[in-house]
Amino acid sequence: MTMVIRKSSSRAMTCLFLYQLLPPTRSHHNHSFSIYKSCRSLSKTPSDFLGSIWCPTVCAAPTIRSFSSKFSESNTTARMQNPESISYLTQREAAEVDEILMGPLGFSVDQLMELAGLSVATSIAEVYKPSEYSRVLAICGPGNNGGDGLVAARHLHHFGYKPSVCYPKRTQKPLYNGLVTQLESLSVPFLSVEDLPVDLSEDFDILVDAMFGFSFHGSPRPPFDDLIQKLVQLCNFAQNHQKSPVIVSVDIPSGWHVEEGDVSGEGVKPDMLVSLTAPKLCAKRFTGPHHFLGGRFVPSSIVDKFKLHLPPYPGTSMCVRIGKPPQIDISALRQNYISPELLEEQVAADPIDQFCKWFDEALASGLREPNAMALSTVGKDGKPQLKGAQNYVEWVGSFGVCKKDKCELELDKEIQFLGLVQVLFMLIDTITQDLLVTTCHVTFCNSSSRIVLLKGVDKDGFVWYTNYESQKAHELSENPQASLLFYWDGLKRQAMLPLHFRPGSKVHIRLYKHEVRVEGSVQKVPDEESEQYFHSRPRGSQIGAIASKQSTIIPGRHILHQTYKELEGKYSDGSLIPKPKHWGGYRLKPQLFEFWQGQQSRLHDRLQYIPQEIDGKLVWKIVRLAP
Ligand SMILES: NC(=O)C1=CN([C@@H]2O[C@H](COP(=O)(O)OP(=O)(O)OC[C@H]3O[C@@H](n4cnc5c(N)ncnc54)[C@H](OP(=O)(O)O)[C@@H]3O)[C@@H](O)[C@H]2O)[C@@H](O)CC1
Ligand SMILES: [K+]
Repeated sequence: MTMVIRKSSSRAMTCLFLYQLLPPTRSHHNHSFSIYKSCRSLSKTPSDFLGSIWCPTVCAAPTIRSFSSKFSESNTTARMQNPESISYLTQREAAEVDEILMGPLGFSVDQLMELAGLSVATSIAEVYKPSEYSRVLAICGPGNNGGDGLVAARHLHHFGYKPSVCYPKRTQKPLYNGLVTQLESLSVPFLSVEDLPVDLSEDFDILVDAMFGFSFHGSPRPPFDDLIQKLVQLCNFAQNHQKSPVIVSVDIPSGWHVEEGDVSGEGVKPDMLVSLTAPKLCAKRFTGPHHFLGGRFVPSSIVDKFKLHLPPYPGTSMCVRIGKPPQIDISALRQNYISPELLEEQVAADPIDQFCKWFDEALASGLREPNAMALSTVGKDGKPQLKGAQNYVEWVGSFGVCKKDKCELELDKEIQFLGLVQVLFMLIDTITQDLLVTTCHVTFCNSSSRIVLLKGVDKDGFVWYTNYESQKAHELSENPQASLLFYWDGLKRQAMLPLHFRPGSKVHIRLYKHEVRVEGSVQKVPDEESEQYFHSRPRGSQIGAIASKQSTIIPGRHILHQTYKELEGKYSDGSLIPKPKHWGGYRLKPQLFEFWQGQQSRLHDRLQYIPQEIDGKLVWKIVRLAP
């Protein structure tokens, strides 16, 4: 086996990460590997490196992907939009849109403000989770921009944040008085400028800048000049400190020229800008990570009149992202789990009972589709090792030399496998060019995985239904061993109530995470069982099962619709839809269970159930694995 790698110019030892998906052949001599990533030069001994080999970031290196924002954004609510292709309004146009909306188009200011404030709150919630960014200060100005801030504060309260409001120049109009009363009735604190701490970074996680919008002109007058300066100082503070509050500007970063932007270069630099109705020209100068558009009320007459190009709002969302979400390194994503310990003596003796207990908890936590499970299968050449062994082998050796501009690694054994090979690292003495240590991690992965839905579980095993001509069915016919994986994140567990629990006292809810892996052999369920389940499904799903020749290549989606429509017509009289022969269930008979529970500092619980026969009876032995 030959490994071709790029040579480092460093004279110290070099650690390299490589990987390659081997082509599906059975002969494995002289395969070449391509480099995935080379990391910085290191001058440690080989054993130092071996000590760190199983670090998860190292293992994850070949599959690094980019994820968006400070937390991953919910499904489709914030789509990427190209900022080049959208419209920006002048100050005059913004005011004109305002006049038309509230004149001939019949809107009231209250309505627009409510929708604008809701958009601001939902944009914030898209990016900054209340669990991390709960303490919000909305600084509200004297005009409608300030009104948007008051509305946003109310919605944020209902979303689970803890807002406070600084509203130094109150407008004495029924609309604004009403907004203040609403917040007061929710016990949202109002802070005067004097009440504000000198350093806002101590007390707040999010600062909503709702001082001025598109009617701002000239230079800010007191007290807003000082308030804007507080935000500017925070931007400077943020450059030198890890954690500082984020600034969210409503429509215009306050103090910026509505068209020219931050002319002096010394103004507020918000992390998020929520443009309302349509972005104003100054938004072109916004360089922060999160630009959203809100105010989902623009009718087509306005769009046509002002030739607006605005991104479409996804689904029922009140906001849409403009531009790409910032990219972060997946290896930096880290979550600390806190759960009560999972102890051997507390779990059920029978793993099916334990599974059902956790499944019920997942259901009670309101998780969507807790019956969704990853089903992994292998073809006939796969060699999955059941009974506790993981589905990979590892070998470490000292072999090979580094030649001129490539390194060759001779493996001393013939290996028969198909799948993924990761070379976790190799050490090269760049003076002698010797390969000192190479560690490879081989996954027998002509396996394939997909999500299926669990449709039944009992002492006989786990049942799901599918197409008997699909890839998984093909693999199961060649090799009936399979693995199921359940992943239940965000389970809620309530603390025990104290003996003398008084209504109104607090109950702390903890979030935790479970995984269950089940391995075993798979058989088709009896046809009558499949038949019975097939007819219990909605008629649409029954027709869908006939229409789709699963895993075959089709020329386009229209074929599915066409076939579906034909079948729908055929069975429109309500007659029995016959179950296709190629559709039915499988049952996995468990041979191994692993219950995993996330714990702090990665000291997770892992309990395995291994079947043993004692006096002719099946007994499950429970063992604990190091995390
Ligand atoms: N489609 C839409 O149109 C929608 C608009 N919406 C929202 O309305 C916003 C526009 O609101 P707006 O017109 O009330 O003006 P805004 O910018 O809040 O401030 C005006 C106040 O600031 C004052 N002020 C001005 N300059 C100042 C200075 N240098 N220093 C100190 N004060 C200064 C000014 O006082 P004046 O100078 O007039 O005495 C006045 O009191 C818009 O950006 C968006 O957020 C959404 O709610 C719904 C849909
Ligand atoms: K603003």
